[in-house]
Amino acid sequence: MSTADDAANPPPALELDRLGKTFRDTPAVDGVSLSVPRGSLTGLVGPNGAGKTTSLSMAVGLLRPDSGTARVQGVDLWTDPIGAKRLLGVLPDGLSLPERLTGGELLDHWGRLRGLGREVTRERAAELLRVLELDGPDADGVLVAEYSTGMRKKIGLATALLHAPSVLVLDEPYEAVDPVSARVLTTLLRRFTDGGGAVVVSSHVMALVEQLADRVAIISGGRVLADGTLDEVRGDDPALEDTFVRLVGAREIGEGELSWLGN
Ligand SMILES: Nc1ncnc2c1ncn2[C@@H]1O[C@H](COP(=O)(O)OP(=O)(O)OP(=O)(O)O)[C@@H](O)[C@H]1O
Repeated sequence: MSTADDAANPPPALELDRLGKTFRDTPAVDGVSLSVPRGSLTGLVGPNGAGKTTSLSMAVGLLRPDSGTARVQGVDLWTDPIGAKRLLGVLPDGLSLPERLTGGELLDHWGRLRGLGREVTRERAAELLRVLELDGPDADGVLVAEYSTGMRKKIGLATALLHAPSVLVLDEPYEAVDPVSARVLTTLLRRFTDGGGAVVVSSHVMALVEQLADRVAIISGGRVLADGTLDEVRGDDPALEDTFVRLVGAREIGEGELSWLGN
């Protein structure tokens, strides 16, 4: 039951509480807690194999955690998955798409799955395809199977946005996307957060996170090493990359290593 107190203090957009997941006796995610405020964009960064995708998969209900909880605007993902997923727009890692459809057909199909009316779906799909530049001569009537890597990413984003979610969780949304489309995506995400929506974006590109995010979480070895506003996490470091390397540890190539290269 909601109370006046709930209305004054609405729950965070996304709240992960001590999420844990072990694969073959090795913890991939080891007690990840994260609170994502409404109207904010959080950048999730970490080295390869840090547990970002596993954490995000549990955060959006694609992977069942061994322990811990995930809540979207206070709605628990595992006790009320339909209610929670209605609020979520997700771009997962390694998205699989129906390959024998065109982008337009895919969005039409997706809209129906999401329970949107035919007309609303058609209008939103046309707008998304136009904004994401998937309606030009190179894309019109082209099957998803024939899409380039960047086009696949963009149609995946369109599916994440179609039902007008409140919280976006995007795994590497800028990967393989050209600079013009990247700018469009940034504008779109800014508009989304300005309107009160919350976004979590994982990325390996520190400069992008610095430019885009107002909050950052650094994750390594399945744990959150730092989390807060960009300024809080960076502290006295000149750039986020310095904080990242300081916390995660640098890896140098030794004198004798790879000496067979370039001879
Ligand atoms: N399905 C799985 N089965 C076994 N191990 C897995 C599985 N998924 C992930 N892992 C392991 O869990 C750890 C975390 O992987 P995860 O994909 O979450 O990392 P990541 O931070 O997203 O990495 P990257 O930046 O390389 O995408 C890795 O050691 C990985 O090998």
